[in-house]
Amino acid sequence: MSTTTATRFPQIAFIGGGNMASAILGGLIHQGLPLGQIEVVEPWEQARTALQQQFGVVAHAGAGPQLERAEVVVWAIKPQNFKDAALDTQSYTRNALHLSVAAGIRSSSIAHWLGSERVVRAMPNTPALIGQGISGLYARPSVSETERLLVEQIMASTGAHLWVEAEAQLDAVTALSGSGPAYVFYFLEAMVQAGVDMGLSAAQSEQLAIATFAGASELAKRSHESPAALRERVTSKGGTTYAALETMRGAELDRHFIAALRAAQTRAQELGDACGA
Ligand SMILES: NC(=O)C1=CN([C@@H]2O[C@H](COP(=O)(O)OP(=O)(O)OC[C@H]3O[C@@H](n4cnc5c(N)ncnc54)[C@H](OP(=O)(O)O)[C@@H]3O)[C@@H](O)[C@H]2O)C=CC1
Ligand SMILES: O=C(O)[C@@H]1CCC=N1
Repeated sequence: MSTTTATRFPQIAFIGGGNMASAILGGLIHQGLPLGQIEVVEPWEQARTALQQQFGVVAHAGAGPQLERAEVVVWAIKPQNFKDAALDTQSYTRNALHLSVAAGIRSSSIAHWLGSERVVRAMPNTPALIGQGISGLYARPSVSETERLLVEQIMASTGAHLWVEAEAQLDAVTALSGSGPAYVFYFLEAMVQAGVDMGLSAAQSEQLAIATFAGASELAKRSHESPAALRERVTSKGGTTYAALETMRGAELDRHFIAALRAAQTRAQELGDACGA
């Protein structure tokens, strides 16, 4: 692969054209990736139609020689489908750099199926859809610095990134930030329900809850203080926040929440074992 610059986009193929592929693809097109440099393989007709309507991209139902031009192949399929899709595709993509967003599937499995050591894994999250995501990245040792920069260029359209040195850490990233938006939405749902129970309308409760999450997150981002210190600033001794936090402590909410994230991490490890090579 030739040296990339900030303005040169690679020829890129997506295997799987669902939620995550659309987030990355949409961001790249927005950045200026020409449609002629994109191939998508997506067996589900409804998803192919959606890609055409949303981005003007014509997707193929199956892998074929059209993939041979791809310099980068983005794997955005479910872990359970990865092996079969890789075996269908590997004869067309031997010269490509492979970038997988699949949860759990280890780079050693991907390298084995594809017959290539040039494999990077990314674990994004759904705020990628609005360019506000964060991705954990891991590269196999044979991936060059230039190829790492190329991956950063591709993922930049989805938001921020951080590299991890040990691949096992990606399962923790998956549990924390990959699945994380679902936890935020879960708490939003509960806050809205509480607001309605206390006499606010659903619309009022939603407005208040979303603004509170957004404002508190932005404050934590901009502040030099720890989340614990920021929490203490809200909590007057004997006041309302204290009453709420004591209820949460009594229910050991933090312990349950940590256990929930460990369950997600364990599931990522299981997927790697069950669906890997
Ligand atoms: N959603 C999220 O928040 C995140 C997801 N991920 C990972 O991203 C990956 C994709 O997830 P997501 O985009 O949500 O899933 P989607 O179900 O939205 O998209 C996957 C698409 O791939 C299609 N597909 C199935 N088999 C093949 C094949 N052989 N070749 C090409 N395409 C195929 C599926 O079709 P069909 O439905 O017919 O099977 C589906 O349309 C998963 O591995 C997941 O772990 C990572 C981070 C966050
Ligand atoms: O739930 C999942 O398995 C995927 C991976 C992270 C977010 N969604």
